Amino acid sequence: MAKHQFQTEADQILHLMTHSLYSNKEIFIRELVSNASDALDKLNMLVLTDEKYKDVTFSPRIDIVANKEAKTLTIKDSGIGMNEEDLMNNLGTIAKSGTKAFLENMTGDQKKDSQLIGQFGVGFYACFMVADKVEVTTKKAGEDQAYIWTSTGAGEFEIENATQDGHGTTIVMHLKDDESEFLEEYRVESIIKKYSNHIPFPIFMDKEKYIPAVTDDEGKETEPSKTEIENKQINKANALWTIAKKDIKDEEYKDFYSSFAHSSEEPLTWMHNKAEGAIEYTTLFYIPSKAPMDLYRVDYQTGIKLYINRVFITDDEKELMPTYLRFLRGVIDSKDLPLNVSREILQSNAVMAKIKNASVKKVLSELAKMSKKDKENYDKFYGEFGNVLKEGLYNDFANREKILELLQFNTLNSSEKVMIEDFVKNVDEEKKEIYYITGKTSVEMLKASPSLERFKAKGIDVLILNEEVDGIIFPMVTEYKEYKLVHISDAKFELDEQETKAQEETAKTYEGLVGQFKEALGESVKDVETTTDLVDSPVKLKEDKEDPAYMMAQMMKQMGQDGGDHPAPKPILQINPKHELLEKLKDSSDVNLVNDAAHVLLDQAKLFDGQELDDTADFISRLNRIITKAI
Ligand SMILES: Nc1ncnc2c1ncn2[C@@H]1O[C@H](COP(=O)(O)OP(=O)(O)OP(=O)(O)O)[C@@H](O)[C@H]1O
Repeated sequence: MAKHQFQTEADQILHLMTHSLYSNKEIFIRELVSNASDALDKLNMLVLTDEKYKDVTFSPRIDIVANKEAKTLTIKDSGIGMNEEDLMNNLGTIAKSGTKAFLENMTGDQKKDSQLIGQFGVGFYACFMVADKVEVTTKKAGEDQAYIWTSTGAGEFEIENATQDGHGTTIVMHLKDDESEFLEEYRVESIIKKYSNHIPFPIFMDKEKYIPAVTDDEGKETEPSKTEIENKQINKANALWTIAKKDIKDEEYKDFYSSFAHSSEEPLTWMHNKAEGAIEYTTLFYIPSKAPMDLYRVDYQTGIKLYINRVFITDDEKELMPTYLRFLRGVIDSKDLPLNVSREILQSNAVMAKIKNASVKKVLSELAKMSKKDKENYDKFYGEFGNVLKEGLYNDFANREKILELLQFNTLNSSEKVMIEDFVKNVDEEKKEIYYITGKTSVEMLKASPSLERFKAKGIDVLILNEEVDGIIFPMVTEYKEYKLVHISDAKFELDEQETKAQEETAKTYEGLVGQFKEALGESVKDVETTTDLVDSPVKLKEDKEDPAYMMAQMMKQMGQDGGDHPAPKPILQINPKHELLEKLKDSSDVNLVNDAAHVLLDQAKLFDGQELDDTADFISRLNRIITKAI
């Protein structure tokens, strides 16, 4: 007998399962049946593709046995099974990335936390919500030795040699005293129907069958009524995606999603598509109603399973769909791929590439339809996944236009979100320029930015992009159809001759003040200049895009890094010559006041851009000096 300690995180999860999670316990059946189905999938593929398994018989089935006397519930499968090493690795000692993520995401809210079980691949442990002892007897296909894994879910488990006919896994759960509902045939059957009706393998269970009394012609009972036990298949076991759309009810789609995505939440929508022609394939994609917890983790779990003619191939291939559609859950099934397809082959396979391209187009066009016909659902989708979708702008060049058309934008002139197709209706048809502003602050703050004053004065609408990813992505998106996307700082409005002359004259009258500002600010700015862009604000900052430090900072940003040791680019301080404050400063002979004002105005412009001040104490003392003078 060999005793082993659970790895720390597994132990923590088990503790939670046994002591804290009481909501929605029934999902332990979904999790174990789903593991059994996965084990059958794996064996199916090996038998078809691997010489080593050519003598193994594949007769897929899952059996459920409820024993009321012994108070045990048993789930048995004829799948791949596990050897000693698999048992050690899978059920207890090796830390899986999901285990840690699960613990990090626990909220203390029963309902939410029990929904996490399926998401993080800690499904097996769910049986300890209802059982105080679990025995897993298993034999790996193609091997001779069987093993039994036993645990009470507290601290340690044991592995011993065992005997078993044939390959597969049998899990016996000794139910806790108050969990006897899971021994009731109708209860178990209804859970299976709810979560596992459409797994592609049959699930059998003993069912009591009532046989009425037999009577003769005079009504005299010749044989009393009795109950017989009948072993019956209780799920439909048809791979749902293979059924014609018109024959599937919404409820069936939802139930399949529940078992497929291990989710108790309904999907937001689904897209079922059968392509016939040069390449035949079926896809069934679901959009979840909530973003999975690992959506922004690098080691996120993919949601797409690849089947080849109903044989499961992989659910661990991130290349099946582009990463910006990683929120999709579902199936791709094609007859036209070779069964013994390896990861390398898959990635360079022309058929797979075609299926992928067509599927992406289909998903994008379905989303476009939804954005027009079912705005309420689309808004929900966008709230959860809009930022992920945006990533497609830089990693799916071919579909960039379509992705742009799916985005919802805040704009300067609108209180509602606007789609780009509507936005361009108001763009100047001669200039054909779409202006945008980016910044890591609130939409309101951005809308109030001094840099937008000239746009406001001219009534030009501007896209307001305030998500962190926007500042990285949009500089790379240079056009939409015949329109150019232009950052507001690059927008050029031609001045007529008279205006140019007036501007030059004003600049001349400000030469003195500009000189004083430059001297006062020294190394903190690249330059000081007058501008015609401002209306209400006294100052704003402008980035010098030719500055190597600026280019370096942009490059680092695009690589997802901060500037590190590189010097930060210095801004240009632009002043508004029409603003009363500057007009007065221009005529002031108080050198100290002009000096303080230069610093306070620079800091004020930085604050407006959402930046932090280098020296807050200095800002406050200068401001206080100015106020004191004014009183
Ligand atoms: N019936 C089974 N037959 C063969 N292997 C199994 C069986 N049940 C569990 N396993 C193995 O144990 C591992 C752990 O199972 P667990 O349910 O905790 O997570 P998972 O199945 O990997 O994740 P998910 O629940 O997200 O599919 C499985 O990946 C599988 O390798």
